[in-house]
Amino acid sequence: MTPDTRVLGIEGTAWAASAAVYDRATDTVEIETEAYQPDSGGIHPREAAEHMGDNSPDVVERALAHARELAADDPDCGADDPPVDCVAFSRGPGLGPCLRIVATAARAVAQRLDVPLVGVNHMVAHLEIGRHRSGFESPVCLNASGANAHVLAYRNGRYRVLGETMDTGVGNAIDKFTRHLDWSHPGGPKVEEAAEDGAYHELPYVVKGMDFSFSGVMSAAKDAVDGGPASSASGASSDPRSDGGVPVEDVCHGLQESVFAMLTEVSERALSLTGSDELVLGGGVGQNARLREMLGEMCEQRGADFFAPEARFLRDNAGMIAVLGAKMYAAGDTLSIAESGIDADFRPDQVEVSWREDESPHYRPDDADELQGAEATVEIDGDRVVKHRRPRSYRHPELDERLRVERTREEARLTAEARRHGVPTPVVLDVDPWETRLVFERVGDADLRERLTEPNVRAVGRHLATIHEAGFVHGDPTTRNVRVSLDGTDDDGRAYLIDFGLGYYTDDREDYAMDLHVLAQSLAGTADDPESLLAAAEEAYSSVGDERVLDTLRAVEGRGRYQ
Ligand SMILES: C[C@@H](O)[C@H](NC(=O)OP(=O)(O)OC[C@H]1O[C@@H](n2cnc3c(N)ncnc32)[C@H](O)[C@@H]1O)C(=O)O
Ligand SMILES: Nc1ncnc2c1ncn2[C@@H]1O[C@H](COP(=O)(O)OP(=O)(O)OP(=O)(O)O)[C@@H](O)[C@H]1O
Ligand SMILES: [Fe+2]
Repeated sequence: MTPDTRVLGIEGTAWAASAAVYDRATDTVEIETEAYQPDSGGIHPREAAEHMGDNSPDVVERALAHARELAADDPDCGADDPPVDCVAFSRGPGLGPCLRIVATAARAVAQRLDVPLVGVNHMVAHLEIGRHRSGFESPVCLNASGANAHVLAYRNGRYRVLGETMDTGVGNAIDKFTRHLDWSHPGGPKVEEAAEDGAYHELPYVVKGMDFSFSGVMSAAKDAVDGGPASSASGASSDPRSDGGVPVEDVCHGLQESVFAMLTEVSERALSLTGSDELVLGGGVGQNARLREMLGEMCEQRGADFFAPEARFLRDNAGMIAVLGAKMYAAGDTLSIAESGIDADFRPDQVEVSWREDESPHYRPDDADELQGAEATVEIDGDRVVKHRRPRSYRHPELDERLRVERTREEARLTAEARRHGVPTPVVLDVDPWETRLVFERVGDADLRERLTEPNVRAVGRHLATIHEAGFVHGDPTTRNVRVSLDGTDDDGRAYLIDFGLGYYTDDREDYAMDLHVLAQSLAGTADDPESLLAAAEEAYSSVGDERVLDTLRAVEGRGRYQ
């Protein structure tokens, strides 16, 4: 890239008709945005598209005016040269009618200026802007936006989705709740404000490995304000009003505590799995101060660095499109007009990352005597390990205590239960749920992520099938939660399953499929050839268990690919 590269970015996936100019020489970004505000309800795709049509030309001209000013001061830019070197636009994901209008505008400007087009994935732009502004090398990225919620990490040329929502995006979930209250769109900032005056009200908390879902929390929140069934069943800590409903500020407070603690927990799991000590936040919900506070506190506790860009780069904006566009342009990653179609379902892990060196991951070597997992400290004491779930101060103390006690109890119970069914697990030597402390036999020589062989992965497939046949799930079968031997001669692949804290009894095939989905995501995050390893695990699974679970897995994965 020549140092004086200037890029015009254009964004319009949902609500922000936005254009920006990025000036690489000074590393500055000028953003021009016109926001669409629905009169009632949520975003109407047709109205949003009209908004793009009405406002895109104007924001583009305003951004180009900035570009011309910069060009005028640039001695390398002649009077007849275009004021920008390329035009970058959001190709997706987003609302189809909006994307089409914005792509048409981008093509027209690129042709008029006679410069190349760059097609940017909006979700990758949300995370790259944080990486760019922080200067972090290889962070874990949490995207908390309206239509999405992902935890991602870069590996082998792609951003891998380590965890994501199993239903709606986080902002949309909050906005749906506020529509129920008849509050105007967007609801996120209003919930944040109301929560400040509220007391904690307990709501469901749903984390499966590094995936999570919001539907249960949201329906319980609606029931709570309405005085419906969940408000009394959940052990509500605030007094229901005389009309039966929990005060709305309390529900907002509880909602933020549950939802943001879920996002913080999965971010911590991703840090633990990848061995990274850097986290960046992206997306409109990142404007929420409580979410940033929890993430910052979690990172501080585990000695990681946290970065959130300023608000103008968190919410949808063309600045992030221009900045990533500049990196793609420098890598020669441009599009012809014929190739420049939009993709409303464009996933971040579909993007072939052209602009990053292929850094290999470097796991922080685990300290021999004390290991820091995602939620516990594990001390090695000869042939025993002592696992202690430390309080996580970012979580509300009531929620924190409940989770730690429940998980400790379940871990002891299911570790022993799996063993009874012939699955290698450590012997449980002692358990103290109230102290959230467990003592296990020490097993294996290394975590599976350090020895990702087919026999080992096949063993995991068989063991998961065995526990599913026995009626329970592991809940978090990642490559860090399997211990293997290092002698490598064992064709059977003796693999011990550990860390059953997220396990539970269930006869729902979908829960079994989720175990395999968590395994698949963690393979994607830690293996060089995740596909062949996963195929081996699935084959071994079907040799022991119910093949229909694999069909359900395809359905679950399809559902993860929401817009
Ligand atoms: C595909 C694309 O169009 C989409 N964009 C998007 O959702 O806009 P974004 O600007 O990233 O996020 C908007 C969401 O961010 C929420 N939000 C804004 N301020 C908030 C706050 N202070 N607290 C919580 N949520 C907030 C809004 O309620 C809304 O749901 C996406 O990135 O998923
Ligand atoms: N019984 C055991 N024998 C040998 N090593 C163990 C044992 N239990 C735990 N470890 C080691 O400690 C690490 C963390 O343990 P564990 O997964 O139980 O804790 P955690 O905090 O829940 O971690 P995470 O959520 O990251 O999986 C494991 O990855 C493993 O290396
Ligand atoms: Fe967005």
